[in-house]
Amino acid sequence: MRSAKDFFTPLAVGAPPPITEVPARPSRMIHFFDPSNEKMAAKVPDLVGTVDVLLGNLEDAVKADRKEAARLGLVAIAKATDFGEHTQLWTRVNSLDSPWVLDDLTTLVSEIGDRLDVIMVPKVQGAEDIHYVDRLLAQLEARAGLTRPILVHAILETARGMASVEEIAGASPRMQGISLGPADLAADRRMKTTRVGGGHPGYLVRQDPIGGDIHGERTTYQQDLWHYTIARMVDACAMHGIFPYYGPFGDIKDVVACEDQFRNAFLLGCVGAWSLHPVQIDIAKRVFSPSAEDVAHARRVKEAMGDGTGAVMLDGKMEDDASLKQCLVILELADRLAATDPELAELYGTTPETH
Ligand SMILES: CC(C)(COP(=O)(O)OP(=O)(O)OC[C@H]1O[C@@H](n2cnc3c(N)ncnc32)[C@H](O)[C@@H]1OP(=O)(O)O)[C@@H](O)C(=O)NCCC(=O)NCCSC(=O)C[C@H](O)C(=O)O
Ligand SMILES: [Mg+2]
Repeated sequence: MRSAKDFFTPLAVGAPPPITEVPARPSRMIHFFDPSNEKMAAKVPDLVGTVDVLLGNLEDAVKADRKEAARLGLVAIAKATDFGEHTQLWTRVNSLDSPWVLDDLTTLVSEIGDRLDVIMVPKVQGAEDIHYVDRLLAQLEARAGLTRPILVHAILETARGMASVEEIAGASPRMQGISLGPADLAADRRMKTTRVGGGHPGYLVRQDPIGGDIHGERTTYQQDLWHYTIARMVDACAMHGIFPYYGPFGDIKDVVACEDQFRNAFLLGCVGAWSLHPVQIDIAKRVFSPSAEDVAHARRVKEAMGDGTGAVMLDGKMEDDASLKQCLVILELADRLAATDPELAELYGTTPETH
């Protein structure tokens, strides 16, 4: 671990200075596309402005014999596309033990480093993986003459990564956030599921027997397989001032359960999720933007709390310093989203004086 006084020193001569605060740009949906898939790649220009993040995926879901095509496809797309002010360009490179990652990093930083906002690193095991990427990126940025650092996002998809999540979150000033990778994590943990995210009907609690009759009718309640993992990831991210995300929901057709999974993550503190298919974009936008009712309520609490101390009654409920702080989280998010999304600004009735 670097000493605190060295933490914000560039890791290579000529590399851009590290940032001291991660920019809180909207990233409600990280939309995955395969740059080697011509049909998907052709849709990128139309997606600009409709998604917060476009991510050119080079790792899993790209066939081994298409890895190079995906890398070069992403370079071509990044050079040819104007991403505007409100859509970020991210990539997910191959895992650090793969034969492709070195070429992924060297090619992307050299060719399109000035356009890439964030590099997602899969299967991160511990802080040492982030330290490796951190130094390599600094060297490549210096060589490419980049003036701003590319940020790093880790995917939590191994048991060891999970056990080290706090160290990973604080491993570098480049750390932008962490996503849950439920499919790889389930496999690594030897969970007995076969899905990409979401729940499982077998993971449940059952009502106690009524009148001692264990064979009688008893209600069951499906439980959230990911509660512990997401909650711990959220704590690690909050502790280090970076952003937590739910990852993929593989049942593309089940838009209802997708929305539930995304909302659970939103309520627990996540700022976004991955969209794997166009149908998931609006779900993420809806879920990860606070509702007009929540914003209106938060404003009322703020108003009622005056200088922010003490306790008041509002609609029969006690509000105090701590409930106000929660309301301020909602208002800050609403302000940030309204600043880039005129529809939300109208929905929230946002004006410069509103907050
Ligand atoms: C899931 C898919 C394979 C489905 O593709 P497809 O069968 O083509 O779906 P549709 O016929 O419904 O598609 C309709 C049109 O939309 C286009 N399309 C589909 N997906 C995308 C997209 N992501 N971006 C842009 N456009 C898209 C299709 O081309 C169709 O176009 P047209 O014919 O002109 O109408 C596919 O959606 C897909 O491959 N999605 C991405 C999958 C992915 O990235 N997976 C990796 C992330 S999840 C993961 O890695 C697990 C994680 O790491 C963990 O461990 O948990
Ligand atoms: Mg994975």
